Amino acid sequence: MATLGAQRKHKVTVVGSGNWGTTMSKLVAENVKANPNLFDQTVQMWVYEEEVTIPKDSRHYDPSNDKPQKLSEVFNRVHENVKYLPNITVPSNVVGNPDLVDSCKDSTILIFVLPHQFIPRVCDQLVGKIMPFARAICCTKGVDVSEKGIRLMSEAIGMSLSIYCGALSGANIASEIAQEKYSETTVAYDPPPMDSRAPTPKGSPTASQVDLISPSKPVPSARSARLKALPNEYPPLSHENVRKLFHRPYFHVRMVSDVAGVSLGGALKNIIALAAGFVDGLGWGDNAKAAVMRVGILEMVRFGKEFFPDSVHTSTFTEESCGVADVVTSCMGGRNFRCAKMAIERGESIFEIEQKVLNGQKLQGTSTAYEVNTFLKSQGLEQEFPLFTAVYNILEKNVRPEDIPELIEPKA
Ligand SMILES: NC(=O)C1=CN([C@@H]2O[C@H](COP(=O)(O)OP(=O)(O)OC[C@H]3O[C@@H](n4cnc5c(N)ncnc54)[C@H](O)[C@@H]3O)[C@@H](O)[C@H]2O)C=CC1
Ligand SMILES: O=C(CO)COP(=O)(O)O
Repeated sequence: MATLGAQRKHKVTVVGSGNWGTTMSKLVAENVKANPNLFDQTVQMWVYEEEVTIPKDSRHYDPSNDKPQKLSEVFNRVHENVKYLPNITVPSNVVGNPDLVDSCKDSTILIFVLPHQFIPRVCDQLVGKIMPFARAICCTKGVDVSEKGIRLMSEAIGMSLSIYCGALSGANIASEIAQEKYSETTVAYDPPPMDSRAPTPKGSPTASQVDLISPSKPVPSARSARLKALPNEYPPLSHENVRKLFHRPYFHVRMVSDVAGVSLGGALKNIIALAAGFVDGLGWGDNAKAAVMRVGILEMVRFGKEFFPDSVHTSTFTEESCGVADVVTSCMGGRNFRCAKMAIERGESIFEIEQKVLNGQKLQGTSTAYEVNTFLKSQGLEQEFPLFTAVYNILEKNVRPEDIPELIEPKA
């Protein structure tokens, strides 16, 4: 067994404490307990600090102490995230830490679970402050678009911190997983060969050469930092051991190597879920929803093949949880779907609905629709992705949701 002889254990930090971040902390904490030979028994969870008032219907409500309190302090006292994941007990080996740098400083595994718009700033604060040989897994769903092009969030994290970053994504509505209802997920983890214990050979691949840049048309400028090999004292971060960190009896993990496919599935399905919400909000029924899902899946596959041609496998979208399966679950019960539907039904903007009903949780589909549109425009390819373009134009009020059938009809 490869872990024999390893004297040190992997320490894990979950960077984020929202609905999915807290759920991720719970399942990872259960797994570190189940694998004490591999993992340190404490899981750090970075909490973006805010003041919370414990609601009256919470089991933790105390009338003698109903003043606003720090979220991290409440979490560490009651082992429940009363704001973002109420009524779910998180194991006591999760420590909520409001100090980002302190929460990550000696961890070898960083699990990023933040809304994607916050990733760049958070990574900036961590540069030079983490273990140089740390590995990351990105559970965030989104893309990073700038004037230089488009990057996966895993690329944004990996390039910013000069570490390897894989991705976890699937048909994963957090509240169901927090209640330990069965679901599947996909973990893409494919570090370059130098991750073996041998000293880095001369001329071995750099982060940018191997997996931190999509060799696609829109190539971002990369820092060509050499990845640091994991020291011999740690158990290897093989597929087998990475799987042990995430797999639960109620959360089944399939390991793959296609980081781009897994990341893009998670990001682009959020745009499709908005379209599904728009047509459902019009009262058009399940056939209409299926139609936008079909067109959206085709655009997702096309996007991957067009812009990440050397890395994306089409089968990732069709065969793994992070593809069609995530489109299906997100278009049935996800927040993007529900808020888009409510926006049409109430005649309000989805941005207003997000503020009113999500209690601080964030939609990812709206900003992703804008980012993908900025990128498609820069490539002159808006017309090739009519559903993605329609969603952007609905958000911008340039077209109406009722126009969707005409807009996605193939042009002769
Ligand atoms: N909730 C779900 O069912 C799932 C979510 N995801 C993805 O996970 C990612 C994180 O989502 P959730 O954990 O659900 O978060 P959330 O939407 O429940 O909560 C928002 C989080 O952002 C934090 N935040 C607010 N302002 C911030 C700032 N300036 N800097 C840093 N953090 C700030 C809040 O404290 C909170 O933890 C998203 O990309 C989402 O698409 C993926 C699968 C399932
Ligand atoms: O990613 C998700 C399910 O897989 C959750 O989607 P929402 O952010 O739309 O709730």
